[in-house]
Amino acid sequence: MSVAGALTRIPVGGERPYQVLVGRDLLAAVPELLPDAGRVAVLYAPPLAGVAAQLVELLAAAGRRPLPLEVPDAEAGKSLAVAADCWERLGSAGFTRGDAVLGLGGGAVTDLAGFVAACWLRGVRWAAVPSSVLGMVDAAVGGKTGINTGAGKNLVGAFHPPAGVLADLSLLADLPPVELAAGLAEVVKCGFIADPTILDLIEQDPAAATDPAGGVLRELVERAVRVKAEVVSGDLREAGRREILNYGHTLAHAIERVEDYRWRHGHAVAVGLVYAAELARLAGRLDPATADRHRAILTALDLPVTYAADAWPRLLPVMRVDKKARGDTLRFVVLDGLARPGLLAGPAEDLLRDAYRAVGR
Ligand SMILES: NC(=O)c1ccc[n+]([C@@H]2O[C@H](COP(=O)([O-])OP(=O)(O)OC[C@H]3O[C@@H](n4cnc5c(N)ncnc54)[C@H](O)[C@@H]3O)[C@@H](O)[C@H]2O)c1
Ligand SMILES: O=C(O)C(=O)C[C@@H](O)[C@H](O)[C@H](O)COP(=O)(O)O
Ligand SMILES: [Zn+2]
Repeated sequence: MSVAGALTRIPVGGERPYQVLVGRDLLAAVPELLPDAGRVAVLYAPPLAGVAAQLVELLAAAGRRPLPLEVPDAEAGKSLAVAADCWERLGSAGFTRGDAVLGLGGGAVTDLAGFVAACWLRGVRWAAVPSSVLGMVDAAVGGKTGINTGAGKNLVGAFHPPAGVLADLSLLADLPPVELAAGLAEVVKCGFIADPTILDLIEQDPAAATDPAGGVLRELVERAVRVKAEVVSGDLREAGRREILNYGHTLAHAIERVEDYRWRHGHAVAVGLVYAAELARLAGRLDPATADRHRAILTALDLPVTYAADAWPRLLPVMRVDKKARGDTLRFVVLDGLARPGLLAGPAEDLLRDAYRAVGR
């Protein structure tokens, strides 16, 4: 592969194995993500228009036939109307099963791109060039694709793994700091469920953790990708162990829905992590020091750890449509200790509300 500088390849296993490439100045390798594709639809949102233009040029120079498709930014793009518009545009361009989709952007665009690819002709190849920390460590990896609906976050989607993921850390130079920190909420999640070295690295130097040019952030990105890759390699369809990646997400997705998807996912996850830790502590499963460590580390990254105290009656019904629920039984990922994730099924409503007091402001 013709790329400059150190390149890390992280394998993701399963029926259709692929690699996550992590490094700097990697864009020249993009055509190799989709070998033999004829047309390539490049989905991107306006903030990435300049990078999209570069990719279109690179793809054309490599003999592909790129079709740039601009979509609305952030969660506004993760809608059925936007997906339907993409399908119409693929149809007008005559996209066949020999063609492919490329998602360039944050997690919202890569979720949409994967979903568009999963449904077009019942599934065509796609690849991802994530441009946010969150996209690199989480959204672009693992094959969960989807959109939001009025009923809830990501309730419509498909498991459709990418053919490859290219995480070019150079793109993070333009990522607003607030977005960079939001992505670290998912990195912290990986630290608590599987790789405590992540937590040590952030605690030692939170400023280094948020420096897009630094080596600490690169190590955090690679460690989090390895956690995700290991989990999804063995359980693509979330039949069991993959649920641990949903740590903090039961409350997080409810907050996002109640906010009409105007809250950042990473911010909602930060609050959700503190909530899940408190739930485990109150249930007698997690020691107070590890529970408190959640709030401390997220606060050190300037992430929110509270949400409106009076929102509880609106949040609980939304939590009931969480994908981990079974019938009337809510199921939460909790910790039984550091890097010891487990499940809490059917907690009493009093316990759920009492835990919310820890985040209610
Ligand atoms: N599929 C999964 O497994 C998975 C995992 C985690 C999160 N997600 C989803 O990912 C989404 C959140 O992703 P996100 O945090 O990246 O948010 P996002 O995609 O909304 O991006 C945040 C903002 O940063 C901008 N941006 C991204 N990269 C940039 C860059 N390099 N330079 C300048 N601006 C840039 C975007 O255009 C957007 O305005 C949510 O929809 C969430 O549900 C999916
Ligand atoms: O990959 C997974 O599995 C995750 O749960 C990762 C989460 O960070 C991510 O937000 C995911 O989109 C949530 O999945 P959902 O099935 O609860 O929508
Ligand atoms: Zn998430």
